[in-house]
Amino acid sequence: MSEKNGGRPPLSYQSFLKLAGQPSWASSPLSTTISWLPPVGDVGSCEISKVPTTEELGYADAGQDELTPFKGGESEALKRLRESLSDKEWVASFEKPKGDPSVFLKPATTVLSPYLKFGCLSSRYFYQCLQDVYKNVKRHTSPPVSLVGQLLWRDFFYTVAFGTPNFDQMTGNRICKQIPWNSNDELLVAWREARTGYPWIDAIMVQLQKWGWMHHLARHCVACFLTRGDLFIHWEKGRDVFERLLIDADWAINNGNWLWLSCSSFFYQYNRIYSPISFGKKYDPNGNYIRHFLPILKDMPKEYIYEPWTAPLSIQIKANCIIGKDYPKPVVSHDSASKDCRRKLSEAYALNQKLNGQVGEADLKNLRRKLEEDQNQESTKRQKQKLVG
Ligand SMILES: Cc1cc2nc3c(=O)[nH]c(=O)nc-3n(C[C@H](O)[C@H](O)[C@H](O)COP(=O)(O)OP(=O)(O)OC[C@H]3O[C@@H](n4cnc5c(N)ncnc54)[C@H](O)[C@@H]3O)c2cc1C
Repeated sequence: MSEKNGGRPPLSYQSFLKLAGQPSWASSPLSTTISWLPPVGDVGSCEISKVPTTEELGYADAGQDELTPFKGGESEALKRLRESLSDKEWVASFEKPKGDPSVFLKPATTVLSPYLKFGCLSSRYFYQCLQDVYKNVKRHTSPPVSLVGQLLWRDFFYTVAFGTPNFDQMTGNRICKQIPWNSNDELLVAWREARTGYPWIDAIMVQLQKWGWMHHLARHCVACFLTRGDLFIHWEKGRDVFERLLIDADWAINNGNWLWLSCSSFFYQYNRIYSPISFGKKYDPNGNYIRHFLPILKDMPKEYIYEPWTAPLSIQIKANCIIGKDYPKPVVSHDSASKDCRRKLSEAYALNQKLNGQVGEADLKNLRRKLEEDQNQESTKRQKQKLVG
């Protein structure tokens, strides 16, 4: 594909679609029976070792009370595929990013990603089954929003990742904007361990820890919050957390989506920030998702469930949840943090443009210093205004 594009991978989904065309095998049905198994071949001096246990991989958590509801294996993958595709109307009208990220008992998307990642499900087979459904319905959605469109996003990220040196880092990655992200371990740990004080964000991070899977838009919210929305922490740090905890963790897709969500590549509208309060509320005003994954808030009245720090103390006592003791206060104020992030990104974008993408370590250091000075000046000004007022 890169050859068709002058040696470089296409950087937009639409140009990827144009170059990809239809798969050559699309019209010939794939066999679902295995006719032979490839021989193991010469393994040289390598020993074939045992499959390591989860403890050996460092994942054991004896205290975990809720495990992922998604069972592994090919039979489970095929069962899930059949169930997802049995509702032809649902398949035909599938439209992302529509869909409710807060629905967890029956998720709004297929949850086939872990099976694709581990090779329990063939993406070609999935594609062909979708084409079979489309043939039998009057109308269906199209890429990028359709289900086939989702599979093509996967291939889009594989193609760009393959053709981009240093795709998984900011430095030396020619498609990645150079941004002076902060490094703040305390905030990073609060995010990772679901202690940001924003119930919508924390509930998603608990779902990640317990289930290893969250809806696409939920991933958007927590990735935006960590990077360009609130905490201004490097996307590589968030990528590492996802890499370790997602059951569908996939090198190309994970890095690609973190580049996207942090406005480092592919998507550049950094003024569009997900609110950690109103976004989830739109889908789930009662906060059922929060109540499930953060049971400490289960008795908080719905008026306060997305902003429990605003609840009067009497309500907090009645709900058995004192903010600042049983559940944290917000680690940042969203209004001022998001404003600050926008300002920093605007300056970083201007620098990238001025230097034509050739931003070096020293340039980033200077910009970081300037941003800090501006921030100090701003807070001195605010303090003075307060004193005068
Ligand atoms: C920050 C962030 C990190 C992510 N990391 C991963 C990851 O490590 N592994 C992973 O598989 N997906 C990742 N995604 C993409 C997406 O969220 C998941 O693929 C999707 O939620 C999986 O659920 P599903 O199988 O029900 O998807 P469906 O909507 O049912 O889609 C079917 C399949 O299409 C593919 N797909 C869907 N959305 C995307 C997308 N945006 N990019 C690439 N392929 C897509 C997946 O293989 C998915 O299984 C990430 C998204 C974000 C925002």
